[in-house]
Amino acid sequence: MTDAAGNALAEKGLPEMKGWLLKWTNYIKGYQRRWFVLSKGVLSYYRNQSEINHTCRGTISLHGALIHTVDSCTFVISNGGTQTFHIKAGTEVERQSWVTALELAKVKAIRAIESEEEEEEETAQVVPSQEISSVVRDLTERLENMRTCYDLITKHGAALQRALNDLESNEEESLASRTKIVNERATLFRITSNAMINAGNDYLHSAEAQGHKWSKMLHHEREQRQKLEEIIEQMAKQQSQMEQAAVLVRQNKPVPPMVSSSTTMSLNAGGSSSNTALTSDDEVEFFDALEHALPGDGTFILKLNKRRSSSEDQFDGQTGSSSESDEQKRTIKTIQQVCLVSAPRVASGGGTYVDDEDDVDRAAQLENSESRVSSTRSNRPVKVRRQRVPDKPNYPLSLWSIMKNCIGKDLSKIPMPVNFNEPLSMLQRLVEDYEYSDILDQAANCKDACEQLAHVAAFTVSAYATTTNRTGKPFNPLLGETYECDRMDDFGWRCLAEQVSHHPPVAALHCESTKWVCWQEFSMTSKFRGKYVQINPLGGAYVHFPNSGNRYSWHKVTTTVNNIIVGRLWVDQHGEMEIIGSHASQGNKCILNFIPYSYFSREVQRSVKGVVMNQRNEVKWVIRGTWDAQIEIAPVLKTSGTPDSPTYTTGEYKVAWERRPAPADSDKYYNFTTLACQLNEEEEGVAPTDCRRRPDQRLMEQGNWDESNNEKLRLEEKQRTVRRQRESEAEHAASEGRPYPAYEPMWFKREKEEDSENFVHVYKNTYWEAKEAQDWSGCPDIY
Ligand SMILES: CC(C)CCC[C@@H](C)[C@H]1CC[C@H]2[C@@H]3CC=C4C[C@@H](O)CC[C@]4(C)[C@H]3CC[C@]12C
Repeated sequence: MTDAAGNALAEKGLPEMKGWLLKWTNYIKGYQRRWFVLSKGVLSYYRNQSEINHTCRGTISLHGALIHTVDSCTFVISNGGTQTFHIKAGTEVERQSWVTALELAKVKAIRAIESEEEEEEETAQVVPSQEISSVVRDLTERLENMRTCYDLITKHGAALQRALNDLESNEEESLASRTKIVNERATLFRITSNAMINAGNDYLHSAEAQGHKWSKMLHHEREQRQKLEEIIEQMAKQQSQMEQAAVLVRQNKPVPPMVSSSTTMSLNAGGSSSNTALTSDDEVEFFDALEHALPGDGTFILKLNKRRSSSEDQFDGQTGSSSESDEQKRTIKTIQQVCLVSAPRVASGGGTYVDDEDDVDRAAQLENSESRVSSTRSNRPVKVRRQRVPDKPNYPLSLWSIMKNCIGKDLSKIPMPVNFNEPLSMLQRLVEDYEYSDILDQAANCKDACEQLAHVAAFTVSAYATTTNRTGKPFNPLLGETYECDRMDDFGWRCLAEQVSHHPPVAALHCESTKWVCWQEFSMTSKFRGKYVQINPLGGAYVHFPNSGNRYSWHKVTTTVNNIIVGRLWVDQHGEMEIIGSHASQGNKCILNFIPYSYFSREVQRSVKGVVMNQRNEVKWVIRGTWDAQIEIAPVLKTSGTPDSPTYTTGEYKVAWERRPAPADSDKYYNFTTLACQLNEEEEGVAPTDCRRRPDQRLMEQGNWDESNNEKLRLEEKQRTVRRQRESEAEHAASEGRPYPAYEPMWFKREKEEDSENFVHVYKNTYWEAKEAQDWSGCPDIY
């Protein structure tokens, strides 16, 4: 937040507070005493008071912060993703007064920012204030002149009146002198009247001139804006033509097979995903390497940037504002290592993979998605589900026309009609991550933890398959909205999701099967940059295998939606994903790189490459493929070469994930998979907050977009009213020093993760029992 905005917030009466508190640093240093300052809607801390003016050690903006009390003296504040402070106060009273002040600051910060946004919109069309004041001054002066004239006219008018009366009645003076007085006064009256007319004309002229000037300026500005819009559109069109031309050029010159089977990988895990893009340097190196080193037998090069262990920096990747983590970042060593991975044609037979008897036959699975249904899953009969949703109606509307006034904004702040939606809520969309849950079933059977991790990697990649041609925007869930998806009968898992926070919007999800449990927290930031929207997902995803006790966590990569202005919308996935083992699989990790789409690269597009490493940082498995089609994995059989430039010889690659073909005609219904079609199918007995009951979404699915748009506005307004109510209650309570209970989700509870200072929403394990009993007491009324 800028200083100016900060000051504006301070003026709006934000609470201020400072004092010593204990802040958790890490397991070596434990709690450390820090000087905390709450000011201008931001909580900052320093080593001591003398640092205040120069060295801030970390900050959290209260707008969108989550505040939680842990025990009588401890509380945690986080911004929902990148920053978490674990804080201990001296006494319970002290803790409460901090929590109260922070809650109050949060409410005010949200309100201040919202009203700023409104003001911004209002003032956007207004002229510079200096000009206005000079115009106003000028007009006031002229008005003042008119008033003076009026006073004089009244005065002279009265005098003339008196003189006229005297003309008739006053016999004392001669008629001649009386007439003279009348004449004199009449002249004065005429003069002042003339002056009045002149002043009036002056006023009119200058008002007219100003009005003319303003309308000319307005016209000019409008023209300018239109021109800029045209230029942007033109540029977008040219770029898309160039891109198409580039593709053609590539097709005219067929790429030699040796080159196409070779790939470069840049695993520069610098923390932020933006630096994973292939630079021209990378490409130069790539072609050099080809000439000098490649035997041309399915060999590929990995470029690894070796650095400190990833678990240490897991949570400071995007902090930016904390100088403590900046210090740490500087210590990252980036030693580059070029490794050759070669796959001999002869199968190695070195794997430890065990096939499970009740695993589904892959080939059959591909032919018919229905054959995924396995009778051994549960003793319940398999439910008959619908195979498709109604076709998407064709009501054309230009996306650019809606979005062009919102460049730079967060996607969630752009009011969009349902015309650009798909008939699913984000909660349902997240459940599609489990479309290829059979990979997890296989992973659960792996005896070797590194091999298991390679399968988990294939699973995380499979979640992106649906994004290839799905460009509809899922509905933003309302606070308290839930979604249950019970696929025990056919896929062997059931899942519950809930929108657990509104500021920032966070969804929590829990999915259980007999062999694994998955959970995730999902939130995102997004920026609309004109030609494209970039989406940065926040929150962790986890899988736990109860049999082995192995657990893995990862973060999602960046999604970009391109061609907002012109052409077909298309989605790209890019960035680095680290899958980190914990508990029984502590120390193992997998690094996956989603390589950004490039029209000027000769490589396979949408490719994903990675390696699995064991506790000793030895590369054990290699992963390759694309996120829209398939992932192959191979074990490393032999490591040779020098430590700085090792060569890994791999065994045969096996397919760990292959995408199922899209159902016929799915292009008519939002490019949904069969699973996607079934997500919003009406079902008896689900919670009253379940997305399936959301009226706007249902209307949209049925093609009644006008009614759906109306309902959407109504629901959003209803949610806003409830939120305002809560905010004013919180404020009231805070001003009286009373604690005000934070919003509590229905089916999840925020808890500290074991072995970390992170907080996650943990499933309370009460949903399915409540469903059994049809006891929905406590569910909010959100529709
Ligand atoms: C209409 C335009 C302007 C915007 C449309 C944006 C849509 C296509 C974007 C917005 C948020 C995106 C989602 C963000 C996060 C995830 C989780 C991941 O595990 C699978 C992909 C998935 C589910 C993305 C799919 C594409 C997505 C739904």
